[in-house]
Amino acid sequence: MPKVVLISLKMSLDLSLALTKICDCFTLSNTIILVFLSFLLLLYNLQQRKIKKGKGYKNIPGPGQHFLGGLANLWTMRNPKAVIKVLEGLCAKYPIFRANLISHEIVFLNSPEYVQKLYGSKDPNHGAKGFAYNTLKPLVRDGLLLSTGEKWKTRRKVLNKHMFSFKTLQSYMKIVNSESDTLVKSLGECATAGSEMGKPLNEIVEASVLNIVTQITLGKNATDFKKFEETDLTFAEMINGAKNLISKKVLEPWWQVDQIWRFNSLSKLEKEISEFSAKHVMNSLVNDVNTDGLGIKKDLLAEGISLEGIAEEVLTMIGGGYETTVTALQIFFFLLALHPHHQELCRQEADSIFENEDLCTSQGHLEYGALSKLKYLEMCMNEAFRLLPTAFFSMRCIEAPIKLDEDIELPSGTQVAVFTPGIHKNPKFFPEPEKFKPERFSPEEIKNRSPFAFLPFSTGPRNCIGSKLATMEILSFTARILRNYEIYTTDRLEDVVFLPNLTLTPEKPLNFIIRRRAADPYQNI
Ligand code: HEM
Repeated sequence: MPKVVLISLKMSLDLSLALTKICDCFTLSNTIILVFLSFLLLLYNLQQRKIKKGKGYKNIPGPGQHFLGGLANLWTMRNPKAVIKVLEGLCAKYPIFRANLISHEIVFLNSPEYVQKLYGSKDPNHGAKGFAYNTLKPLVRDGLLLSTGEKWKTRRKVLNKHMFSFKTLQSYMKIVNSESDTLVKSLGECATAGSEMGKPLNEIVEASVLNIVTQITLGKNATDFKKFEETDLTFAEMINGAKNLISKKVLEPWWQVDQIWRFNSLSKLEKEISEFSAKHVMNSLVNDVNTDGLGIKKDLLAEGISLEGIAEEVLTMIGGGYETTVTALQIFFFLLALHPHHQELCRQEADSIFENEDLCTSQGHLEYGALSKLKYLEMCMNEAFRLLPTAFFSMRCIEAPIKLDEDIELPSGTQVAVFTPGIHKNPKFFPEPEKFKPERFSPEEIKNRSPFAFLPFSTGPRNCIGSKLATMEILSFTARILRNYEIYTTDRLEDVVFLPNLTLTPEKPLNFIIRRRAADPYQNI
């Protein structure tokens, strides 16, 4: 029997085993939905036969390349906990594989060389996002994250210039420092002598991260938005509501089929959130008088972008920069709590920065230049991103064929995905991949490794436009917290289940204990 067939059979068997474990989760309504989806898959399979595949495409191994296999994969997704395990298993075996899901076939690239070919490509036909991003559309509309062609190119240039240049980033330090003050104060209220925190850490961090995005885009805090009479939700509740709805569709992908979603009562909430969050942003752009020079309205209007265009970019920055940063902070604190020795080294480094008058003001506020001196903290942050990448999945739908190597060409119309943990846990680039080893990110190690082996913010022309801002937030917040507190956790990494949510999210809030430093001479910082 050909090797590829054997591999496919083996993988279908793996999936069937995963499937057997979860069969007991089925209710009648789920079964009806799945019967309906089987019908859609059947139509899809008939459609697939008509699509001309590129060179070597048929030899790409992977589960579910037939009707029943596609359905089995969907069943596997019924149990989100199994999805990460199944994908990690496939990534451990193959540099490239394909799998059928819902009504699509997805090719997963799992080697830095293949990722470089696609994500490094400057061909605009290789930049469009895959079908999974449609879940984000009600919130972020056609802003930078989802737009393509000339619109994307112009907006990327304008936003880079006005939101993420060296000078603008430097000006954000004031906001980041002020939010760090709030964070340190809130944690102080939680830090009792050794008892567990009353409020999950991510909830404390959320407010600060959301305020930073709304400050830099609209010049005001998220808490300053007045409620509309027609809805009970505050602006922050809308953004969190949108996040939860997107997560639902990601974790239960059958809701991504509009004809099914329409029957879910949450679709009304989605409409309300979509309408009123846009209304809030638009009202703010039209009515708020902003004297601080903050916000992107003036600069973007001068570049010829309409108010509607600015509103979609504000919502895109919130959609792209809020949940990602909150989860990354939570995961980073967790890994520091699990590795007290590394936490202590980061604390000593932070102390040396806070004691340097050139890098820190008398109020304990960091200068922008201080961040590049937090070298060990940055190594630990990168190692946290490697081990548990917040943005664990990215996807393209290519509009022109792409040749990956002499043997494989992907045809136009292929949905291509990268499962980031697969790349990050390749022992060829990261020996003992499950271990937390910040020294992997020393300058020498970075120099000797493919830049396409580490992708927390993706790579190439469509990488994360906000990566420097996110790094600023993470380093500033963490340095301030370590200067004041010690972070502990009662959880163990092996017991925490991470779900393939909108971001890689712990199933339950992580349990942290925050203690003031033993001898704390820095109360005011
Ligand atoms: C730890 C925090 C963050 C992580 C892990 C992260 C990760 C990513 C990744 C992986 C992508 C690429 C998606 C793809 O290839 O399809 C991306 C794109 C993007 N991110 Fe971030 N991001 C973070 C923070 C931010 C922040 C703070 C902002 C803005 C305030 C932001 C705005 C965006 C936008 C607008 C895009 C789309 C860029 C384009 O398509 O040209 N992100 N992000």
